Amino acid sequence: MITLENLTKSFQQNKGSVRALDGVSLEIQQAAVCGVVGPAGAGKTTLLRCLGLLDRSDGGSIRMEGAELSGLDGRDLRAARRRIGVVPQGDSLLRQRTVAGNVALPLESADLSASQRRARVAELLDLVGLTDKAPVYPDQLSEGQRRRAAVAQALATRPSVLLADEPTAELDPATTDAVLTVLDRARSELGVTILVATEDTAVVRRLADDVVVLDRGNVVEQGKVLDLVSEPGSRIGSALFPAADQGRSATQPGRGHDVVAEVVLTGFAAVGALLPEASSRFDVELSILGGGMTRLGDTPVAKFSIGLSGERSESALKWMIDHDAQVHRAPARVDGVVAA
Ligand SMILES: Nc1ncnc2c1ncn2[C@@H]1O[C@H](COP(=O)(O)OP(=O)(O)OP(=O)(O)O)[C@@H](O)[C@H]1O
Repeated sequence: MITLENLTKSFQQNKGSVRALDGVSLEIQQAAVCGVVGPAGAGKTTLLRCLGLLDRSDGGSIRMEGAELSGLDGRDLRAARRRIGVVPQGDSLLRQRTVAGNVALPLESADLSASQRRARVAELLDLVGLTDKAPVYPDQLSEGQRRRAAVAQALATRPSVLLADEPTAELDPATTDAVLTVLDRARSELGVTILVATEDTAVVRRLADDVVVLDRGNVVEQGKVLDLVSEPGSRIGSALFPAADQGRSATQPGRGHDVVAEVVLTGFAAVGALLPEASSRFDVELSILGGGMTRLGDTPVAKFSIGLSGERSESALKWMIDHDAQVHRAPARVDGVVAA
């Protein structure tokens, strides 16, 4: 587990001091993927650089499996850095080295024989699907292949944590998918804990168990992605469901509906069957007023605004809640007007 407590970091700029991290506290479980999201300048890169022990924080604590890492120096710092792989933003491979040579780079100071080193590089190239590119130079690779090679390099020392800074920035969807597949494999096959800084909600949707939203150096939201999607007012929850948001006006009670609510359904069975079953079981008319479906990792999730009409509408809603639907009622209606 990684625990950050009250991490602070400021930079001096011409216009004065900028607080890039303003007391960031987080907990990330072993082998989880945590998306670090937020607008440009929010502090994502600074957070990853401090956690990767590439920059020193001004204050606060970084603990990994109980051991304090902030404030380390010399040999201890170098040893701690080997436990944390970093995929920096943009191009990080050396042009004059082959792909295999780049992946082997972090192993040069490791206590490994030449054959152990070759075996490690081969294993990592296999993991990222670049075995046939071992003798090739970075300029001969596509952008997506270069990013995957950078992931292999970051995993060379068998770190328990991998930090990836905007690994899919400016990639097309198919290439993004290939890079995310590699990160997912690193988590599932190597048990690596991953923090991925991104402005791309597709990365969170596809990969993240947890998410942290940063804004001007502050954590403004954090939690499990599956919990945040059903939390009213969650910024990341809304960002993951653009379709549901477009239907938001439809969550206001409309004429002819006895009950209007926003319902979040998780899992194949719920998404496929819960609404029609509630409707038939309680003999209520159920209209979908807005919303949409998405996939979070392998889990289908739907967020719908629904209107229910019929005497047993309240019972139908209660039954949905009893069957693990997350339900948020629209404000009560007063003479056809939404109450404040
Ligand atoms: N080396 C530095 N020197 C001065 N200011 C810096 C430095 N690094 C970051 N900052 C400032 O710290 C703040 C946070 O920057 P950071 O790069 O961590 O944000 P970010 O969320 O990663 O944004 P981006 O997506 O643009 O990289 C910004 O105001 C930035 O200008």
